[in-house]
Amino acid sequence: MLELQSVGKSFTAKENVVQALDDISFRVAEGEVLGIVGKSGAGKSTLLRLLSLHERPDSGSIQMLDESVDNNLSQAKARELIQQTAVVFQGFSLLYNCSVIDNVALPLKLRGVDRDTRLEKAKQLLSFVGLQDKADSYPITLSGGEAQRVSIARALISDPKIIFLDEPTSALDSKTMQEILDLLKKVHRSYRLTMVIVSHQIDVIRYMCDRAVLLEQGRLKKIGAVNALSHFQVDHLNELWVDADA
Ligand SMILES: Nc1ncnc2c1ncn2[C@@H]1O[C@H](COP(=O)(O)OP(=O)(O)OP(=O)(O)O)[C@@H](O)[C@H]1O
Repeated sequence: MLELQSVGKSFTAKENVVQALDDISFRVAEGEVLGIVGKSGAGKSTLLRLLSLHERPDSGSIQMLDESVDNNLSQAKARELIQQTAVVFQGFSLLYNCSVIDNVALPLKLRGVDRDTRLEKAKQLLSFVGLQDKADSYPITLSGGEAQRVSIARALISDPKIIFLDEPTSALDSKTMQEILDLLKKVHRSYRLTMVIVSHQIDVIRYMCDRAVLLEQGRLKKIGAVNALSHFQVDHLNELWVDADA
């Protein structure tokens, strides 16, 4: 489904080179829910941008849905791959001048799907995420949890095979966080998607994921089953994570 081989990525800022990721290799199986954890600056978001094809690695290779993602990948092929994925962000990324239903339908609009078809599908998805009554509301009137439900519905509308989630609950209080996690579990159960979740909240990773990758200063420190994570503090994660099969 998704495989990285010795992936590296660096950035140059004010003449300093930052090695954001170095020699990262792992595989995500079809239908798996994989977590990415690590302290601030460990390289989690960079890794998610590479996996979601929003950036290319400097070195190594990425294999996605049986395609090699490298600098020879045509724009058209890259677009085709990106269209089989979706990203859910911490900040929801909704268009504030569009109604909720138009936000959900947007990916289909961008693909030229006719209005009736896309609104019908958006309506079904709003019902799936429990927001059927909010179709004509505007994002400004939504709570954080509702806004995240809208962005999850929007992610699902193009029938992606993989969903990438970047800190999907860190802007939410604990009750709302649990509701969103339960919705994401329902998404996984209903759609049998592959999911990759970046979070600094270890309890989120434990609740959602089969396995997790621990990054430390751009390197893959560990990969293993989340039931081998015995505590919730990311600061001590490395010491607390019992070695598990990769
Ligand atoms: N566009 C960029 N230009 C320069 N440096 C960057 C860029 N993107 C990331 N970095 C650097 O790469 C490193 C990894 O950043 P990244 O955002 O991936 O970490 P993170 O684990 O997601 O952190 P956080 O949890 O704080 O979001 C950091 O040192 C960061 O400053």
